[in-house]
Amino acid sequence: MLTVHRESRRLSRRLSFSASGRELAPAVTLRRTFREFWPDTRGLRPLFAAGVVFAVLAALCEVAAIRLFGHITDEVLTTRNLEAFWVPAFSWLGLATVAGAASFAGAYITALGAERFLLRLRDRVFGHLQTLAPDYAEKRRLGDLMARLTDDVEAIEELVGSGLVKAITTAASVVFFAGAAFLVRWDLALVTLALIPAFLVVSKLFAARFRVAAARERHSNGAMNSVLEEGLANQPLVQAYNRQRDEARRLHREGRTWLRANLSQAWLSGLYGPVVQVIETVCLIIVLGVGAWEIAAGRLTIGGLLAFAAYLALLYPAVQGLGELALTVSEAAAGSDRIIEVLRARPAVTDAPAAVAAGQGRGRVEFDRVGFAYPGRASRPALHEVSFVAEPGEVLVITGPSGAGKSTLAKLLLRFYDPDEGRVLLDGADVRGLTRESLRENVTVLHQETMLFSGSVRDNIAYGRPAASMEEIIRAAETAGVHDFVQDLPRGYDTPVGQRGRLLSGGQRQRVAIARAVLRDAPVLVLDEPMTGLDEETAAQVMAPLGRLMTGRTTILITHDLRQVPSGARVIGLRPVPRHERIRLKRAGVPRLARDRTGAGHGASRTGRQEAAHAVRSSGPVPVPLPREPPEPRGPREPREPREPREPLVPEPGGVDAGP
Ligand SMILES: Nc1ncnc2c1ncn2[C@@H]1O[C@H](COP(=O)(O)OP(=O)(O)OP(=O)(O)O)[C@@H](O)[C@H]1O
Repeated sequence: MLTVHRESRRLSRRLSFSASGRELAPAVTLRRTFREFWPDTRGLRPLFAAGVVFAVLAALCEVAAIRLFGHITDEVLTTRNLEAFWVPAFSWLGLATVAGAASFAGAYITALGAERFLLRLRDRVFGHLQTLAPDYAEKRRLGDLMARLTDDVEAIEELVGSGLVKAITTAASVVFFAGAAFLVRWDLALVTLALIPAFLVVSKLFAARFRVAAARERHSNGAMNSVLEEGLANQPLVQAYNRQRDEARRLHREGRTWLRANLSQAWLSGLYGPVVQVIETVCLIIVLGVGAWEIAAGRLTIGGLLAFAAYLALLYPAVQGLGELALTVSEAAAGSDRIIEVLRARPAVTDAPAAVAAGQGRGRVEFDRVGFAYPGRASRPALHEVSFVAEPGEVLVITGPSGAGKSTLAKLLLRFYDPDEGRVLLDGADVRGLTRESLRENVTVLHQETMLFSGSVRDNIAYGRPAASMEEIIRAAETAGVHDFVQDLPRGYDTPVGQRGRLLSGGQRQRVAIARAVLRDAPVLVLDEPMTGLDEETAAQVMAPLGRLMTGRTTILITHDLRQVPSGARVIGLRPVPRHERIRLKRAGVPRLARDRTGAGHGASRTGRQEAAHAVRSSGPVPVPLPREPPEPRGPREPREPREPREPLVPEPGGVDAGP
């Protein structure tokens, strides 16, 4: 036994840490599973208790019915006395009716509690996932996360909800049927019950192996879902690159792993039945042999023997049911490992206990000597000593090469993460002192990749303000240039946009996102590469609505492309810290800088000591000239001549290189 357990633990560990099984969580005990999920049954426990009561009532009725059967055998069949038949016969019928009704009520009420528990559990896990920084889901395979939210959550329900009801009622049935058998002949019952431990030993042996097989099945199910999800979501890419066969092969590979895991489960559960049946048959043969002996000796009636055998016939499946429950528990525990792993993940940031609501701000954004490294990447900070100010209504352009940390600025402003050094301020208040909800009410981000849901155009525009009226939605759509093309859609604003808005063109998707931002009406706007993936002509169509959106808002425009810089905007450059420079600055004890670059302009970029000295001078809040007027909306642009490829972050004359 001990060896089996050790082996099972070893295998689980191996699965947990194998390269391909990264998402497989370490095993947790049953107790831990209950400690984690039992509180979620609050309010549903009366339903589970009622389920137990009805199931127990049904079992008691069966015990009584068998007793009547023995009575009929001895008093009616053996004595051929028909008079004595009717009363026990009708009583039997009455008992069968009550047992049927109780069994139905028990099953339905248990299902009622179980389904509600499932709903609650899924809501809890999904709700928790929503509190984690978006990177948590991005780093994982979506299909695997979805498998956790469906199959694994169901497995937990089968353990903590309906599984518990089943365990209690099966245990009660074992007690009743064994008790009734004892009442008929305690000595005979003792002989047969002595074989019950054999059932338990067999199920324990099987459960240990079943648990490993179940963990493997859970994991491969997640991997298979991931391939399906990725293959379907990226179908245009798959077909355009002629990778259909490769994707099918990938699915087949994962499917084969899943098949092997399922087959080993089927092998175990298929073998379990016959092994138990052999033990059961041994018991029955012993009972019949001893019973025949006792009848011949006149110490037992035929009715007594038949009733005894009938109790055993019900007792063994109940004992077997307990054993099977151990298999279900093993499977459920594998699922609960994976859910607990999700629930254990802590959000990168939470609201401070004394956090206050931000209110509708003016939109002054300040980064004050901000330093930040992503979790687990302390040696490669994404930002270091970055300082700049965006005044209310100003358009601040942040440019720089890929990987310089531009998008990271938006994540810090939204408080997906907190900086390791320095502060991010909104209207003078450190964002760590504001509630995240109120902070995010003040900031609208237009992401690099336009994010739409599969609802209608109207649903997508109103996403940030679900209570908005149709007039407000249309006004926002007009500002964003959506209204014109919506007229041509088959169902106007009610036209479904398809999965992730795929039924719209790239430019249309971007304009719907702009309308959503207009309707939200936040004082701070972050545009993260808003023209990515749009051709020159489409970009020009989006430019005018974007200009209208920016009007009167503090706008932080993140872009590689300085052609997109609106007139009157201030530009700062950001570049990643080269390794040698990081070491040099560290040795010199000189803080890394984000240098501000205004239209009034400094010269070209500096190097060496000059730059370090400048870094010291420019750390802290940077004086920024305020534009008197909000930036002019930009209309469609003239097509330009193709440009020479730019060096990353070449300072424009009169601009400022805000480098590390
Ligand atoms: N979730 C993450 N976990 C770990 N590192 C990350 C994460 N997101 C970004 N990084 C790293 O942080 C650095 C800055 O990334 P960021 O996305 O901010 O750059 P960027 O300037 O916006 O680049 P691009 O212009 O290509 O979008 C990069 O080195 C990147 O690899």
